[in-house]
Amino acid sequence: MADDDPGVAPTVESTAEDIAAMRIRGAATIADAAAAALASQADRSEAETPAAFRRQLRAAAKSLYETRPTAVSLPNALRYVLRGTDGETVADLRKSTIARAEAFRRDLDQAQDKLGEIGANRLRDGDIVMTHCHSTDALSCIEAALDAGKEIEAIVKETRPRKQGHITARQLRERDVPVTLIVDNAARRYLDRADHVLVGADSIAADGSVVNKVGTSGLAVNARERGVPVMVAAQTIKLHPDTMTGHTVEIEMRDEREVLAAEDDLDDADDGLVVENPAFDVTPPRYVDAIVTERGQFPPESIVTLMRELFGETTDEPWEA
Ligand SMILES: O=P(O)(O)OC[C@H]1O[C@H](OP(=O)(O)O)[C@H](O)[C@@H]1O
Repeated sequence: MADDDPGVAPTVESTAEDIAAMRIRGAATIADAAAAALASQADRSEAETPAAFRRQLRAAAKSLYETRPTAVSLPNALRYVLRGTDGETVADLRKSTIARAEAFRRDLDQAQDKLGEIGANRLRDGDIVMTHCHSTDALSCIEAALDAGKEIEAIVKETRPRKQGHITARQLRERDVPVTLIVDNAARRYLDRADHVLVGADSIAADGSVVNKVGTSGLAVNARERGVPVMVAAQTIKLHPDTMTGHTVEIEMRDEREVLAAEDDLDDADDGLVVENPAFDVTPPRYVDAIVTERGQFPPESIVTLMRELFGETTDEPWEA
């Protein structure tokens, strides 16, 4: 293989494409897929020297990193795997990378189960939960409550533009949860019936701000006004270490075609029309009652203590080395 050939495995390229196109989506699922892709890169690498192996692995990580900017679980997963790549020979590097990726994926599953058990403690028998978008961490809380024999109902916001609330509705119905699906604009009206708002997160900043699917912040403000507690289910891979040193979280802007379907009157008939499609927004910590992680539940303002413990004060970007 030529020296300037990055040698990125086709499976990594297809995973990167699937993440960018949101065929693979959801912060935890993206992290899992990224770790699996690095393992496959290690497995299929034809590098003949340790230096070439590492170079290819970094190139693979970089191509995955550049797919979506907001969910920090992606760089956190890449960092975790790359830091565990160790050895003096290609065979040892391959082995350690695959083992590290497998450990990451195993921990991810266990963390979600543990988080679910902790979050379920906040849900009482008979509670009605309002959800936004589709979050496997949030669903884990409801599933653990159901497993504990509690009856839970759900009011599921559709979540424009991609209507990912429909995935939540379907998965809850598979567990026989009574579900009321509503359009986003009906949320404030239905808050009067809800005992909790339960959402996931794509990133959590050091000040306890929650970056999640656009619409979360408005929902949280309305919930506060209605006296409904807001619970955020987020494994610790959603904690954004760069925010400890003042970096902000980039909000992904997606294609206008997600907003304007081809059959819409507005379509592209008007060349001057501006359509903006931010995928996420930021909910200030004062509107969040608890962040539930696999390490326990935290008031948002104290999450920085956990971040320091887990990440130290600094981070790096090993794929740029
Ligand atoms: O990790 P889990 O809890 O599954 O998902 C966390 C968050 O990821 C999703 O983003 P997107 O659909 O990838 O844009 C949603 O915003 C969801 O709340």
